[in-house]
Amino acid sequence: MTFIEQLRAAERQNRSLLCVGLDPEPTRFPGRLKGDANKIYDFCARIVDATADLVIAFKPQIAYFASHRAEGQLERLMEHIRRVAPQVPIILDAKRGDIGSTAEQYALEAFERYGADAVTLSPFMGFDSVAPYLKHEGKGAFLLCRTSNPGGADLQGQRLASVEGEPLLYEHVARLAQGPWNLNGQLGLVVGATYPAEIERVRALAPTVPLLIPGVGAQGGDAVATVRAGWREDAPIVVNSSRAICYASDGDDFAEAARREATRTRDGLEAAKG
Ligand SMILES: O=c1ccn([C@@H]2O[C@H](COP(=O)(O)O)[C@@H](O)[C@H]2O)c(=O)[nH]1
Repeated sequence: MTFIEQLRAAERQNRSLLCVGLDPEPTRFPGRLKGDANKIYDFCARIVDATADLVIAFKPQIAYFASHRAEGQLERLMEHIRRVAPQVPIILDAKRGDIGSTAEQYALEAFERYGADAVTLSPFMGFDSVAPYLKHEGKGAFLLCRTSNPGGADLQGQRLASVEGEPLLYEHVARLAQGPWNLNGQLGLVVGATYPAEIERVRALAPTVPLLIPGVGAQGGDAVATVRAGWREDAPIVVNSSRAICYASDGDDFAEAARREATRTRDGLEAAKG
């Protein structure tokens, strides 16, 4: 099954557009786990077990593992997700972007070492920095397009006078991902829930690619506006929430609280489909 087919199947099976982001920060761990970087796997596995039937995808953010020398725990976590939720695709949020020879290594890291189904990439270095990921048949790659952070517009909102129609940079990325760069239908785009008007614009320019949409929950993005702007029957959207779910409680009931928050968010997204 390709990544896109996996997304469609998980959306159908779990009736969900929600992606639970796994951003383990030991200082925020609840109860007895607090402050212990050796418990990253245990913490994340509990969140996964509590939410696996509620999600379209999981998204571990690699920095939260690497900064604690916890890559081994990430490997175990990926295996755990495969075991308990084989129907749920995993997006490794790594935001890589480098020359082709190095990109080949990053692609091996994401798809072979960690066994991810998709990865996030910066398109800033151009097509030859993206192409090595596309050689991995059936895998997905989400290009940063209009990110959720306030500074995203510093570059992404610049007008490209040298390109026909003088699009903004993020609009140009959307067109490339829908068209000439999307050789085998593996590309998607990252667009922040904090900017629903831009989600709508990206959807108009890239009507069929999947959108990864972070920014609901802790960043305050509007879930209803997000779905209305981006969701189409035939083009999956993957709406990510990390901290609001992982840290829904700072007590030993954190997994139950994560499930409650994930259910509430999932149901809100479903209702917004109209
Ligand atoms: O534009 C972007 C791209 C990626 N992210 C990542 O998503 C999560 C968001 O976490 P929350 O706790 O739900 O705010 C995090 O891993 C970011 O690195 C993003 O926020 N915006």
